[in-house]
Amino acid sequence: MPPQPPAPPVFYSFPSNDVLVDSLANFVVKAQRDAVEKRGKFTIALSRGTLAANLRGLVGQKDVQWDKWEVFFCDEAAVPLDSDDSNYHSNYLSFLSTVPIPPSQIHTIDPSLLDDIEELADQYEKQLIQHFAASNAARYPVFDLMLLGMGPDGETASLFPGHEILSERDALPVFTHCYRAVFVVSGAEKQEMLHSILDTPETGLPCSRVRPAAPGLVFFFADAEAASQTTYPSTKFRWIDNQKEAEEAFAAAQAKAARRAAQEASDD
Ligand SMILES: O=C1O[C@H](COP(=O)(O)O)[C@@H](O)[C@H](O)[C@H]1O
Repeated sequence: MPPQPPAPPVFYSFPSNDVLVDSLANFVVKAQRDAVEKRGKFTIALSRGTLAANLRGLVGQKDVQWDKWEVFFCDEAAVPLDSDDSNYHSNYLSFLSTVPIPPSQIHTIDPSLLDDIEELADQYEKQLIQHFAASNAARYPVFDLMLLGMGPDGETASLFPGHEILSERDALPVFTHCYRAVFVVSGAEKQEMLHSILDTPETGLPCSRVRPAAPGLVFFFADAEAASQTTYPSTKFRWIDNQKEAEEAFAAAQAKAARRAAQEASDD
């Protein structure tokens, strides 16, 4: 059978950042439940930036099985773990320090290897292999959930537009081999970029290139300010479990947007 094309992105637009935060918490809990039922643990990768603050809705949630979480980082700087540039550190301050994930299940770089970057990267790769080789036969780690941000130039996880790393064999595929990738985008300063990423994906900016292969799915969670210039049809927030549901949600959202446009044209 020929490989299935990736599912269309599912775009959720929320009236406020608080509603986004609650919905994101609800989504993460469902992704965790699905992963634990199917694979016995929940592998999640976190990005730097505003993402961690948007995870605050998870604090105190009763259905979270923190002892099943295995936390990795989508990208990391080769800096001490208490540096302002550390992805781990920014997530620790705003999120990880507030929840009871066993420290041995939070997978950081080894700061004792900072003077040997190759060794540091090899050691992190070994941690990934240890966790994923047994459960996935795939060549790449297959995360249950990758939480991503959107940088000002359309970059994500330090994958910058035009950078040679994007054409390297192993960079993007980790992002296109996960079960679920979720972009979390908030604030007016993201308006234009979100519009480009979703409405003109053919431009090929890094965020537009995160299209997980089947059965993977990609979601965009945006607040009203970030979503205000985007015309890509938004779906009312609900759990979407598979590719077929993502396609149906997109088709329904597209049909609704077309009906609204026709109505507006006839009102004029
Ligand atoms: O450039 C980047 O920015 C994004 C978004 O950061 P935010 O603070 O505006 O949320 C970040 O997720 C990504 O790791 C980084 O490469």
